[in-house]
Amino acid sequence: MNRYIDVQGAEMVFTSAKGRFHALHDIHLQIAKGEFVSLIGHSGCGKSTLLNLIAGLLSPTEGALLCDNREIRSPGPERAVVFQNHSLLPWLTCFDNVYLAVERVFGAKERKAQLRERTHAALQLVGMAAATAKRPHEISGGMKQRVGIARALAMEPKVLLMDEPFGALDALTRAHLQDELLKIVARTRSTVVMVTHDVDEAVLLSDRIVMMTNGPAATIGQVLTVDLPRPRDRVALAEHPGYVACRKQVLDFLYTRHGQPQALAA
Ligand SMILES: Nc1ncnc2c1ncn2[C@@H]1O[C@H](COP(=O)(O)OP(=O)(O)OP(=O)(O)O)[C@@H](O)[C@H]1O
Repeated sequence: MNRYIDVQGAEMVFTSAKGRFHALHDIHLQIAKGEFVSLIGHSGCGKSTLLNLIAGLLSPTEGALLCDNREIRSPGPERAVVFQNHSLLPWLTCFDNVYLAVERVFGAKERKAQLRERTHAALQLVGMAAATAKRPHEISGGMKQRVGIARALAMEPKVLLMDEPFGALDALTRAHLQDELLKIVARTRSTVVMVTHDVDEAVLLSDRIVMMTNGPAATIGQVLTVDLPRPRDRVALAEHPGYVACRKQVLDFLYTRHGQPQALAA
């Protein structure tokens, strides 16, 4: 397998006024170009920490992380992040929110007309062409999240990093955006790493599901390959024996073998 993203023995120890906290231990993970990988585990196990290490927003205490054979030392436009709460700038229109990111990445070598074209194309890709002139407070949560995804995609990142991108949305909007994401990723062939709590979301979208043990010193407990044909259709899959089997394996890992930590279960 090619090692497009290569996490080599990463450890993460946070040091704060309260003391030291060993969040991640001995994380080894290789992700191939074009792969869709989900990180799943109970709350507080370190999923976001691992994603932030790949984003370059955090540096590991030990070990190394590589993207395309280069060490990840800081955030970079080749690794765009989509957060749970869209993080759009409230005073800018949807268009300008995306344009700002496009300008940062391509502004030095492209004309304004090309930058505008890229911005329009990204908004079109997520079905938001009609809302370009609206500000974030004028659109729904699902629409804001789409603009956040458009902003990330417009940067043409090599890797799309998503931290519970649909976590704050109602079930129907969530299902709709998952379907859209499936289509977009099929078109762009992006490499995606997504944090989720949702077992069905993980099985529907992923090529592999990385299951994390509970912390402290959380590590990768099991990696499941989701060998289901694409394109995937949520209704058809619901009764697919392979889908049911994958779902069962993840549920078994999360609730039988690595139950919710006591402090959270109480
Ligand atoms: N900056 C920090 N300083 C100290 N501890 C931290 C810091 N960031 C995260 N932690 C701790 O590291 C552990 C992992 O946190 P992280 O946010 O990665 O978990 P998570 O699996 O993404 O959780 P959730 O699913 O609830 O979002 C938690 O116990 C958290 O309290």
